[in-house]
Amino acid sequence: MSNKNDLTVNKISHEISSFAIQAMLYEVACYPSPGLVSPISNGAHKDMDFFTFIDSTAVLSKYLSLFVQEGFTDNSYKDIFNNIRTIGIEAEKEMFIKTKGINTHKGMLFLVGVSCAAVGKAFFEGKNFSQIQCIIKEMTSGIVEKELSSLKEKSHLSHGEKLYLKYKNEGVRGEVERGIPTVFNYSLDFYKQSADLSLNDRLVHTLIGIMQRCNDSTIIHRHNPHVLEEVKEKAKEIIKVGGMKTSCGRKEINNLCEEFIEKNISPGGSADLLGVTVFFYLVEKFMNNVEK
Ligand SMILES: CC(C)(COP(=O)(O)OP(=O)(O)OC[C@H]1O[C@@H](n2cnc3c(N)ncnc32)[C@H](O)[C@@H]1O)[C@@H](O)C(=O)NCCC(=O)NCCS
Ligand SMILES: Nc1ncnc2c1ncn2[C@@H]1O[C@H](COP(=O)(O)OP(=O)(O)OP(=O)(O)O)[C@@H](O)[C@H]1O
Repeated sequence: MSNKNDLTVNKISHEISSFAIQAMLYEVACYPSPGLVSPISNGAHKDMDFFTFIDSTAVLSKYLSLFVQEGFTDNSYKDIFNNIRTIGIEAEKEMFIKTKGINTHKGMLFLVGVSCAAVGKAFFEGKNFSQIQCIIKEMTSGIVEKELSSLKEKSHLSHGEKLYLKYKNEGVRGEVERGIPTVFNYSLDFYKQSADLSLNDRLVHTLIGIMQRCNDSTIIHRHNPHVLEEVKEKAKEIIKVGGMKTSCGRKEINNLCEEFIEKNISPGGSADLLGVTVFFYLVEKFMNNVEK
């Protein structure tokens, strides 16, 4: 049991970043995960496998404690976000070098980077777990307007930027600016309520739960908003018949794995949010155990 007084910035940054690494590995390790890379399938991805994600996690691990440390300062929320953006862009460059140009964790890095920094700031300010979502909102307020509203002049557009121009889909930036509501207002409790399942099944069950709600730009950029709505409906049907808690639900999930490979559908955004769900589950337990 840690005592709040002996939690130095290094102790906190190592502890919290270790939860982020654990969460990233859990996400890619669970299966069956429709359309996604896992130890038994490359899903709807021809350019990466389970070890690409291990490699990517390994190279990103050193940046995660830097995100926490940047949060554990008396810098303003906005300055912290700008500083971690710079760190994140360096991290993203190293990820692409390690993966030979393959996008394994772009979304995850952004989500986890902001989350790690917000947890560092919560510790610095002596705030509790319930105040972390507000810190995230304050750190990222205005990023959709600032980053996506003046795209016309930009030459090379990312998937997310193109989708904003075409469909006004706010992607991962919108999710973060709203304080990652899919996690704080839904999947964290959903994950806690699935404690009766094995760890692997709990992760898959929560992934399907998230797929009901995630406005996933990974699905839209490969297809269109109609396919995204179909994915959400399918996830709702599977959860309605019990998901990983029933044989019928498990059968449906296995069928969806085949369907997603055939149709080249990958719920990468939901996978990222699954990782963030596990991260905050571990952080909340840690913060509740820290003696006040
Ligand atoms: C903000 C970033 C990630 C946006 O990239 P891009 O324009 O390609 O966004 P896009 O919307 O396509 O999403 C990127 C990835 O996020 C995930 N994602 C997509 N939609 C969602 C969603 N609704 N919810 C959560 N994750 C999502 C997917 O895995 C997707 O591949 C990028 O521009 C960036 O700034 N990266 C480097 C900075 C960084 O990582 N910093 C870390 C701390 S801030
Ligand atoms: N287990 C996983 N398997 C596949 N993708 C994942 C997984 N976990 C998270 N993701 C996310 O999904 C995204 C990968 O999806 P995708 O390959 O479609 O993106 P892309 O490389 O930008 O587009 P494309 O490969 O279609 O040109 C990454 O940003 C990553 O964050």
